[in-house]
Amino acid sequence: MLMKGKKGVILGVANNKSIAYGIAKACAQQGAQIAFTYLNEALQKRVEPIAAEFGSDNLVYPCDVSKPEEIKALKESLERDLGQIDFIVHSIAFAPKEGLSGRFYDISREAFDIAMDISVYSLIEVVRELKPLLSDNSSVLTLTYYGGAKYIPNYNLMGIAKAALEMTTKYLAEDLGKDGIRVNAISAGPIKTLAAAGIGDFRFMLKWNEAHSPLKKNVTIDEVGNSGMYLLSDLSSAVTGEIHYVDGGFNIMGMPAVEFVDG
Ligand SMILES: NC(=O)c1ccc[n+]([C@@H]2O[C@H](COP(=O)([O-])OP(=O)(O)OC[C@H]3O[C@@H](n4cnc5c(N)ncnc54)[C@H](O)[C@@H]3O)[C@@H](O)[C@H]2O)c1
Ligand SMILES: Cc1c(CN(C)C(=O)CCc2cnc3c(c2)CCC(=O)N3)oc2ccccc12
Repeated sequence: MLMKGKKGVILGVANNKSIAYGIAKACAQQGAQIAFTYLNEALQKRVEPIAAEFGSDNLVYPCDVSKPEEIKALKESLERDLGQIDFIVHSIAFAPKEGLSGRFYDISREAFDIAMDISVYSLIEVVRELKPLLSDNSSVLTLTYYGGAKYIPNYNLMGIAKAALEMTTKYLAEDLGKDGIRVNAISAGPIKTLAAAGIGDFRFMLKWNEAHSPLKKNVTIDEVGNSGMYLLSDLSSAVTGEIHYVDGGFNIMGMPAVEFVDG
């Protein structure tokens, strides 16, 4: 039971297809007690039954990270209901639609500010506000994507945000290491979740990743969940500031091996 006696909060469950749901399942299976947050009332109806599935009926809280007062209220609620916590999962991202298609250089200042606020600054603010509750052996995990390291068609503004999120992971790791708080990111391969819905050519993305990854497969939320649980557990006690790829090895590829037909 790698997470026995550990308590934490997971931000970013929308439904049972969410990557955060995969992480919750893996952590609960290893004995963790988990609190959940939801963005709005529409999602509350999806998250409450999921929390109940993990015996966390009374550990469900609203938290729209664009509202500082909701992050402060979350800290108060967690302090009241859990006291100390050992992990935080930040599985949140958003960019206005215009940021995920069309010409990159057409991105507006408004879209840029929203994407950076929700997808990057929210990690800093959540960790800072919840820090008083974090034990001196705790772990923070966020989710990133390869489009933050290399160009991926149409990922555009979210690529800029993920590049910033990955450096934020490292600067937070340095700043919080002295307090016994580890900060890491999982860079997951493409997965068909709500956040992937409405993305043009996503089916093509999945096919391309499956064909050109060493493992010749797409990844699942359970596989990301297992690796996330490792980073939240004591097994990764010397790991911090790390971007851990869970993508079938796609990120190591320069050029796919092709059999040249002679002549
Ligand atoms: N699906 C993929 O292909 C993929 C791959 C790599 C990384 N990721 C990352 O994984 C994380 C989770 O995404 P997902 O794919 O599980 O999709 P998802 O839609 O299930 O999760 C995204 C979550 O972000 C939440 N959110 C958005 N704006 C918010 C706000 N203002 N306040 C609070 N919560 C807010 C949504 O409510 C939702 O729960 C994201 O950071 C995403 O960038 C996704
Ligand atoms: C992979 C992949 C994803 C999934 N992924 C890694 C993501 O990070 C998606 C995050 C996301 C952020 N903001 C929004 C949306 C999704 C869709 C709805 C919306 O209005 N805004 O998105 C892509 C967009 C283009 C190309 C590839 C991808």
